[in-house]
Amino acid sequence: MAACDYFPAVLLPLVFLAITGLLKRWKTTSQPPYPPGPKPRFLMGNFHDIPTETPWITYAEWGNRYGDVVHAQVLGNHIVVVNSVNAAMELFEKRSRIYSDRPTIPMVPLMGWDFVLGFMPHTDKWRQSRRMFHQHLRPDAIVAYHPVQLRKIHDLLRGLVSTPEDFVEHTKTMAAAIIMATVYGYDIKPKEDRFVYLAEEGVKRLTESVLPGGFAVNTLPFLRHFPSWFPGCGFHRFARDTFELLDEMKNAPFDFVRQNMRDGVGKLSILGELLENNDSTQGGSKEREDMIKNVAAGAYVAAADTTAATLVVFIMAMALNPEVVRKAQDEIDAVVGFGCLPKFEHRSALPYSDAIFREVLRWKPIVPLAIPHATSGDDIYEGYFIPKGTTVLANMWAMAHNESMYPNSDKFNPERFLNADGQLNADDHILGFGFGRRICVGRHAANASIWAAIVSILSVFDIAKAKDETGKEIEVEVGFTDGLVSHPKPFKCAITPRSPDVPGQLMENLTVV
Ligand code: HEM
Repeated sequence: MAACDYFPAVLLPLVFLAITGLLKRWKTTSQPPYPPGPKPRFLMGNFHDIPTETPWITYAEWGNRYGDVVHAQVLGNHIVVVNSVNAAMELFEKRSRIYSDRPTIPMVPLMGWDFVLGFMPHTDKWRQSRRMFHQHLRPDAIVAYHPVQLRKIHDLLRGLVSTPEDFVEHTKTMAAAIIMATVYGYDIKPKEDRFVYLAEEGVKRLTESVLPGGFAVNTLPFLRHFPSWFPGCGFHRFARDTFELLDEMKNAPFDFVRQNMRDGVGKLSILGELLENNDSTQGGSKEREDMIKNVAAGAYVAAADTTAATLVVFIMAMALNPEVVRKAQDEIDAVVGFGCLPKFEHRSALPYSDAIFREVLRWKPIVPLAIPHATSGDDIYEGYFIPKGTTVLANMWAMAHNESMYPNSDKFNPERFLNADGQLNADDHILGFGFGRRICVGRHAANASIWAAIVSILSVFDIAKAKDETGKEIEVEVGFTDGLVSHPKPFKCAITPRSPDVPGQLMENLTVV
């Protein structure tokens, strides 16, 4: 959409902003200063300084110039970027009462996406929904899902045997299959699955519309009161269509589980358990049933894309680091045995593989700025004023690439998580899962799926750079997309079975868990 389309809708409010900006400035002269940051311009603030490409890198540079906590202002809205672990612990953990809200993104409720836990404000409804998630995703609860995770990972291995070049698609299918099976007890079809289509399309629309520049209404919220024929207000139609899509996305798998419960069939599933509990202890409360439906639908959004993107980062890192592949395979062969598949029971005896897992999430955190937090009250940090309603970004990329904590931080090096005796060191806080009360509630499930996929893939396959027709290695371009979830840009690599017997073995033995 051209910027001039917004013009009529933008002019009047800018005048309004100018007046309120002046009033605010007059009111705040007695307050402590905002944290340091790039100098704002009159009226537009730092509008032109906010990067649209790899913002986490620009914000890290701001961190080097201005300090761990950087302030910017866009059209009167405050943004604070937190660039160090210490500041993140102080604000998100110790002051979690203030730093656990989420900013309102106008397109989210307009499309009907506000049922998702990650976007909910810090309210009682969020607390109840989070409790439901936690009940089924805490470390002791997820053990029940290990067999399903392994089953879907073994499907991934089969996919890699038949069409290794489609590794990105296979990781996506695996991630979708695990979440659909655990949440709904539903086994997705290998291709063109309706439930997966609905969820993917919904997530795509969500990602498109929350990005800066996605829709004018996100920057100028009053536009939501303007009719859809008004220039710049085409978002109304997009929001209506998405609303209908989400309705089907929530209801179709829910009806599937309800029907299974009525027929007395179906497998262990998070939704099934939550509904059974609701029916038996809450008298089948409709309000709670709706909350359960929302929790289930929200899980896909948070789980599928993140898990798949992380596995592709792992494959990229392996293609670039053959010595890491070899070391991991030596460890797996010694503990599990060549030709056998690892299980969760082997994990404690495979520290090097666990170090790879930690390093994958450090090297490239795929949600580099976490989900934006917001302050629900005014605060003073080290003498600087952070007002209520500030959007607070945790720059996890900057933290994971802090040279004093992780020297030579661009290098993929699992050894940084090992002691001299080869055992895992104490650095087990995975920064990529965020902070405080809003820390990723699915992190234990993600940890299990990703670790198991890593060791399973390495036990069966070699991963290396691909070669062209002349036998020359094709370089792996290390690049990442922008957006809430940042995916590796397309690259080529060679994923080949370690032994000619493997494909046959895989086909025969893999379902045994
Ligand atoms: C590698 C995989 C994953 C990564 C890197 C990841 C990362 C994150 C991050 C950075 C946040 C925001 C934390 C913050 O605001 O400080 C988050 C929130 C969340 N994640 Fe994950 N996640 C992953 C997998 C999962 C899975 C498998 C699930 C569910 C089964 C899940 C469920 C959630 C939910 C529900 C939230 C919102 C929490 C809230 O706002 O209270 N995530 N995740």
